[in-house]
Amino acid sequence: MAEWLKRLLKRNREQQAFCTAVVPAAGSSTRMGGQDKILLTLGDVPVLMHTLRALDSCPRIQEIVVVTREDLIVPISQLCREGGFTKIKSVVVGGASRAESVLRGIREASEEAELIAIHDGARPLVSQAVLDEVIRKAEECGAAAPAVPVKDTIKQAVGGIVERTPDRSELFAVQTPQVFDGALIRGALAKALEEGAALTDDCSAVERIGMKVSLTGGDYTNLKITTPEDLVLAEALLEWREKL
Ligand SMILES: Nc1ccn([C@@H]2O[C@H](COP(=O)(O)OP(=O)(O)OP(=O)(O)O)[C@@H](O)[C@H]2O)c(=O)n1
Ligand SMILES: C[C@](O)(CO)[C@H](O)COP(=O)(O)O
Repeated sequence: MAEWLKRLLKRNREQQAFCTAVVPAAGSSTRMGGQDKILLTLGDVPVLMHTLRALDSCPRIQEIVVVTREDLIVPISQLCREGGFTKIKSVVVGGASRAESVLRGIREASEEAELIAIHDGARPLVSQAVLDEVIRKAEECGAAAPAVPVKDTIKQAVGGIVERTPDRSELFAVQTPQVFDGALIRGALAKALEEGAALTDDCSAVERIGMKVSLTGGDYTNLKITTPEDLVLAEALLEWREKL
C-alpha cells in the first residue's frame, strides 16, 4: 500500500493535518500582454497581496511557500514583508512551466506537511468557504479541487469545424486551491515532468497515475486573472463583495 494512503488511513480524526500552501507566481503573463499580473493593482493593493491575505488568514493553513521568477524575487519578498503575514516560510525561484514551479515550491515545504494546497498567485478572490471545504475533502480522500459547472455550451472542434458537443451536465471548470496528500502530489508531479507531460493543472498529474480526485464547491468569483478584462471583472467583484 502506498505510504500516503497508509498515513491517510492512520490519521487521527481529531487532529487537523498540517497544510502547506504553495503559491505559483512565476508565470510570464503572456495573455495579459506581458505586464506581471500578480503585481497589478486590484482595489488598492497588488493582486498577489489579496491572494496571500486569503491564505494567511485561513485557519487550516499552517505555512505558505511563494514561488516566483528570479527577476521578481526582490519585489515579491518585499510585498511579503510589507503584507505583515505570519505564515510565509519562503519565497523561491520557479521553473519554466507551472508544474515545475509547483514542484519547486513543494520541495520547500516543512517535513511535517501532510497536505499541500496549490493555489495560483493569480486567483486573488478565493473565499474562506472554498478553502475550508477543499482542505477538509483532501484530508478525507487525498486529492480534491474546487470546481464550478460550466455555463456555456462547449464545442469540441478541429480546424474550425465542430466535432462534438459534450454533455454539459458533466463539464466543470476547475479552480484552485487544488489540495493533495504531500507524498502523493510530489510523486505524481515528478513522474509527469519526467515523462514530459504538459499539464495545465495539478489534478492532471494525479489523474495520470490513476488516482481519483474529488471535486468540491467552487465559486464563480474565484476567477484567475488571465487576460486584461479579468482585472476589470475582479475590480467589480471586489466592490460587490465589500458591499455585501
Ligand atoms: N512557469 C510558471 C507558469 C505559471 N506560473 C503561475 O501559475 C499560475 C497560473 O498560470 P497562468 O495564469 O497561466 O499564468 P502565466 O503563465 O503567467 O500566464 P500566461 O500563460 O498568459 O503567460 C499563475 O499564478 C502563474 O504565475 C508559475 O508559477 N510558473
Ligand atoms: C490550475 C488552473 O488554475 C486551473 O484552472 C489553470 O489551469 C492554470 O492556468 P492556465 O490558464 O490553464 O495556464
